[in-house]
Amino acid sequence: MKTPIVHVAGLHKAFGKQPVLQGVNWTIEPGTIVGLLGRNGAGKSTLLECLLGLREADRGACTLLGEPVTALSDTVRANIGYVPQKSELFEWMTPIQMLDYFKALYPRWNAQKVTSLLARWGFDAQACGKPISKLSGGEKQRLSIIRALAHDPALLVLDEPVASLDPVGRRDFLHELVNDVIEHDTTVIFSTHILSDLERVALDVAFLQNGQIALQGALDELLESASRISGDAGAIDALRLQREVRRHGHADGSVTVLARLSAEEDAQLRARTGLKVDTLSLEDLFVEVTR
Ligand SMILES: Nc1ncnc2c1ncn2[C@@H]1O[C@H](COP(=O)(O)OP(=O)(O)OP(=O)(O)O)[C@@H](O)[C@H]1O
Repeated sequence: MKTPIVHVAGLHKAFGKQPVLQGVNWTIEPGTIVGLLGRNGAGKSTLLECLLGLREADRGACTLLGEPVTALSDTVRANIGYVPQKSELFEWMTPIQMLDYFKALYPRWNAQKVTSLLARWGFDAQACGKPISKLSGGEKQRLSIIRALAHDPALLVLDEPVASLDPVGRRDFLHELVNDVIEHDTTVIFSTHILSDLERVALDVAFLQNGQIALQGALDELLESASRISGDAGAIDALRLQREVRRHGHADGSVTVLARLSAEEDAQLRARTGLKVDTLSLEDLFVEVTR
């Protein structure tokens, strides 16, 4: 078995009295693209920061490429790329000066890739010569992504990387991401609210809800197996579903359950009277898991 590229066990983090992460367990295998989903304030940024060792957790353990995040070697550090939600670039430098600065820090800097990305992502001579403080939000985000991709990291963590990109920028970025995964076997974790983007690139998804990973798996398998079953409480209880994910009671005594079903189970339930079984889109799934 391959060493997981990310392994998080029992991670807890509170801000004052507000618990945010409440026992996150999460394992990510190399070479996958994982979309991290959750409502605003669910703790996605906090989780990404803790797993990268940028924020101290209260309890729990994280390893990256087999090393504890609290004691990473320089080799592992050089294999990680991160684009935070709000990039802190060196605003007084020009894009070229900033990239040159980082080039000196990374032994595996891919200058050819940087030149090609700058050209393709609209950084002409004029944009390359401006102080970063004068770039637009989307241009800064692109620059931050170029910086994170430049050293061909084995693990790339992106916190809402496309929030300020226009549709063309988003398409170019997603294309680059997929290429990188194919060419360099990069593992990518990215949080986003744009579900259509996720459906285009993510192989796996993980939902963060109530401080834990409430549901994770291969996106196509989840979409194939997740169903919403509604009926009266007695009828739902009698089903004894093996892979129930969420359950909600309603004022009229009826119950809705989100469960993963095999094709056989799905057919059996659909044949019963008094039950309503719905197939879910990714958006429906998001609503049901994070309700
Ligand atoms: N430094 C901090 N001090 C106090 N509370 C914080 C801090 N950082 C985050 N929080 C709180 O922790 C919770 C989780 O925040 P976080 O930014 O991790 O959520 P998120 O899922 O990334 O949200 P979004 O989708 O809106 O970006 C929020 O309620 C937030 O207010």
